[in-house]
Amino acid sequence: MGSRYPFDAALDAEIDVRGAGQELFSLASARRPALYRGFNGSLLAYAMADERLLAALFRLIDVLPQLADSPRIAAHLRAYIDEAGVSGSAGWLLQWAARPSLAWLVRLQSKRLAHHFLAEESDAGVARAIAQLARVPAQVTMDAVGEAVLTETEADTYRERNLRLLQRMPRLGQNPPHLSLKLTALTPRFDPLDPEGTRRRVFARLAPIVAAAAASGATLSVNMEQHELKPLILRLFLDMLNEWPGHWQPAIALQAYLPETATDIDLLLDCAQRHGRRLGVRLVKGAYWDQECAWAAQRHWPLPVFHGKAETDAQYERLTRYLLQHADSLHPAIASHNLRSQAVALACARRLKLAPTQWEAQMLYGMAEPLRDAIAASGATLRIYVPVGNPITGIAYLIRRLLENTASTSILRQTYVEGRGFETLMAPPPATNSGVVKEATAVFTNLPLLDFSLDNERSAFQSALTEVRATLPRRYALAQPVGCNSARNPAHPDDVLGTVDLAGPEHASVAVAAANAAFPSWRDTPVAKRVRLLRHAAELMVAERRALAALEVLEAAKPWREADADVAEAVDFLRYYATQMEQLSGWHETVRFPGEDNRIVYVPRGVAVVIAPWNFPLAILAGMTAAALVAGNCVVMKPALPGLLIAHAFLDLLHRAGLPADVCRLLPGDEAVGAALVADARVHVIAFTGSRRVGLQILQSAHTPAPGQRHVKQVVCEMGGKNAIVVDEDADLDDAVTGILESAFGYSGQKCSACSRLITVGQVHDRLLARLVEAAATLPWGPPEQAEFTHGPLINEAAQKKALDYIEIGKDEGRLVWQGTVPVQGWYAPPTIFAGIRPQHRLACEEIFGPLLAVMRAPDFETAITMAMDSDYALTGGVYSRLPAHLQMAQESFHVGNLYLNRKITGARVGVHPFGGIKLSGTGVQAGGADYLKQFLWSRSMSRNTMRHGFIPNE
Ligand SMILES: NC(=O)c1ccc[n+]([C@@H]2O[C@H](COP(=O)([O-])OP(=O)(O)OC[C@H]3O[C@@H](n4cnc5c(N)ncnc54)[C@H](O)[C@@H]3O)[C@@H](O)[C@H]2O)c1
Ligand SMILES: N[C@@H](CCC=O)C(=O)O
Repeated sequence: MGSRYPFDAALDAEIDVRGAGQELFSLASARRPALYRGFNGSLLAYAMADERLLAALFRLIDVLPQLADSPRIAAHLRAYIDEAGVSGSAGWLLQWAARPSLAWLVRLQSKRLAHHFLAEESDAGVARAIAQLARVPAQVTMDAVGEAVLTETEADTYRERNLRLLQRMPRLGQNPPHLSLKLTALTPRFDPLDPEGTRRRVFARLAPIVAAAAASGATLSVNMEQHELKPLILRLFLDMLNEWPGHWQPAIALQAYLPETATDIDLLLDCAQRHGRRLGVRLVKGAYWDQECAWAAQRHWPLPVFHGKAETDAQYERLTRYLLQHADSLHPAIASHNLRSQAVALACARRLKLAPTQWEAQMLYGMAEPLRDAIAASGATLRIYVPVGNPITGIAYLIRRLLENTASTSILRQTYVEGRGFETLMAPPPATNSGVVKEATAVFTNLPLLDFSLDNERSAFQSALTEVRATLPRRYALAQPVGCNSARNPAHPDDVLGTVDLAGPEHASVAVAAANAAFPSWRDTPVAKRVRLLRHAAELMVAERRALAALEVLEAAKPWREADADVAEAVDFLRYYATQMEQLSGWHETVRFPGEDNRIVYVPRGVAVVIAPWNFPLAILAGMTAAALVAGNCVVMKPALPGLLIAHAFLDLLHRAGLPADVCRLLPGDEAVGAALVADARVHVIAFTGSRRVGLQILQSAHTPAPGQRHVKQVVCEMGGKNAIVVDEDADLDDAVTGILESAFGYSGQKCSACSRLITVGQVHDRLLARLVEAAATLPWGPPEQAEFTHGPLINEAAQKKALDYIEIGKDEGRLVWQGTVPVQGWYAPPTIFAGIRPQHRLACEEIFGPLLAVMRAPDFETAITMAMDSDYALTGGVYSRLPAHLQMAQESFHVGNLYLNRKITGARVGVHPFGGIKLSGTGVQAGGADYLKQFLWSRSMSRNTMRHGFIPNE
């Protein structure tokens, strides 16, 4: 477990635990919790018998607060029931209930359900909860629950709600008050990449809360959230102790499902001893298990939680004993609804002869009341965690509680629904301690992104920036150059990072000749060797990933996360295409055909020209180049002018990996060089990614045979986008706002996948826009070299001018609803949102490639999809909706290369989301997908007659 302190296993014998368990069980098993009784009880019992019905119920509860009227409620209910495929009498009954005239009943019932777990946020509501709990008797801690905090106003509201609770509680007999706080709700920008800034922002709102708490001696108990945020939450908690030594009582929640929690307890113990202050520790099992598992799997990060519930339960018992053993320095709050967990705490506390003031049991409002009463009767101090809010803002909380009550692994369900007996409920969890999940072995997995929540990762990246700076300015010379390009830092244009000599069309001819000469030997190099070489290059790239990303921060103005993602994507391309080539190599049988041996083989085409854009300066260049090379073609790379230092770093890496110099050459030059390469008769493949204008020119030129050309050139062509996100009336706005902002303003809108049109359906327009605008105002714009700036300048002066021109056009065409502020120095354009844009407007049709968002209105969902499709481009598209029929309609009719439902529309990952557009966005075979590599190969088939005089040997 990594803790310095040994656990005293003899603190309570199993016999004591069983004794305490028996005492609680005999009181608690006599009746059922209120949730499982009455109409709600029958409904839940019904739902628990059928997982699909349960899921349908959760989905309805999730969306209900967004549904404005009865027909919509009925439509959603019907859709969820249909999708769940509930049949028989239950299906019939539910279909009957899913009618507008009964929508009031649905609302009423879910309100009742909500109030079962939440106290209403009014004097009367809070008083009712306190009075009800006083009869138990139990103390309370109150928690202002709500939706995600995305705006400063929402964070202000959260602060005010907490201040009101601190005033309200003593008046209602809770003196001193006890409050549970979510630090992430005190700022819309809680970012581990910016710990200092986050601290400033959180502390600014925390100061009055702590002052009010100190005035009444209140406890402020900090909630723990997802694992990625834990280091920062813990650090802020410790900082709170230094900053405000006054008379408030500090406490924090720790999660037993994290294997490292014992070490965190040690940290708190040290701190308590240093400050001479008892610190509260609320020990929970952990509420985000599914999410942690999914996130870890998606990012290929180590699983931060125990794999099995039994391991969590076992660690919970160990940590309970550990905390109680240190009740002189810490104030343990054992928060669980599990009979055995509470019995362990009770037995251990008794063995240690702890007074009821030295520790407490905690439970949630509305949960397991019989056990609650039994604990109160045992003489232990009991505190009930009371969420305060309304059913709309508290929906996420409500869903978590319902899950906890209904999951098949839920101890509440097992105890009160399935009626498991004492022996089962008290069985000790197996004391395994692996905490490790074996990952499924996949042929290809994405390179995990860096975890910037870790101190060492941030400082390693900072060091890489310093080291890369020390190598600047770089100089790349060329014999008889036609010019010279200065690489400048877009955030500080006077900062020259290097100079690169430029090639002209004559150099293009020489480069193609050299590649052509190198082709036979590269073509005949065994596939296994080419694959090995690419994999070696990927390894070098991984080893140097921070330096490469740091160079992108400086040269391409990529914020840290974006720079890291670009390098990781480049590594992915190298590995993915290497794997694909292994699968394609050799002769493959086509279809069994008696009397014939029919096979197909893929062979390299010849010289490939790779023409790349600047906006993913490593990933796109490396992706196209890797595909061409591993397939056996020789390559002439022609990157865009911005990004030449990165292109040179890539070339250097390929050569260090062992690639012969003439197999891959770099030609730094402008469009004349690109055009010369495309027109060269000796070129077989042109892999282009860039604008539509250039892409179409290339297609035309490449398909016009040059003198002496005896083959058709293959053109792989990825072009621009004018991507739309449609937001339906029932969309989850917490998700939609976050996804739209990431898609529209990530890398300052300079992604072909970026969202530049937002289409709102029906009545959602004003609500969404109000929140979007306020949330947009929280994004920090500044030099990406400083980690806290997640948004930076545009790539160059021309891009800046283009964006500024479109802002003027937007002012004529629509209504400017919001504009952010950006630094004066550097090639910035202010992020801007226009409303009132119509389909014929330039803002709705033209690719801008900057931080501009055009908002359009559609009366209904179908029209919204039609509007989204009304574009020459069809690259990415997104829909936020919770109506299955609408999601289905989008899936079938929203024809774009990459459709994203209920998530952002940028950030495709190699292999997972094959990427590329249709219509005038591209030639339609997606990068990072199974079909891509074949574009760099000819396929040849061979058919051999195997019949000899009626005899077929070896068939
Ligand atoms: N679909 C995708 O996967 C994808 C990915 C990234 C960028 N893009 C698009 O790229 C554009 C932004 O990149 P950009 O500004 O570098 O694009 P661009 O079209 O201006 O330039 C792309 C490359 O083409 C070269 N080039 C320019 N004129 C040429 C010509 N006549 N013949 C041959 N080569 C020529 C450039 O020097 C550069 O290397 C946007 O439109 C964006 O949507 C598309
Ligand atoms: N593949 C990238 C976009 C590349 C274009 O610029 C994404 O999915 O966001």
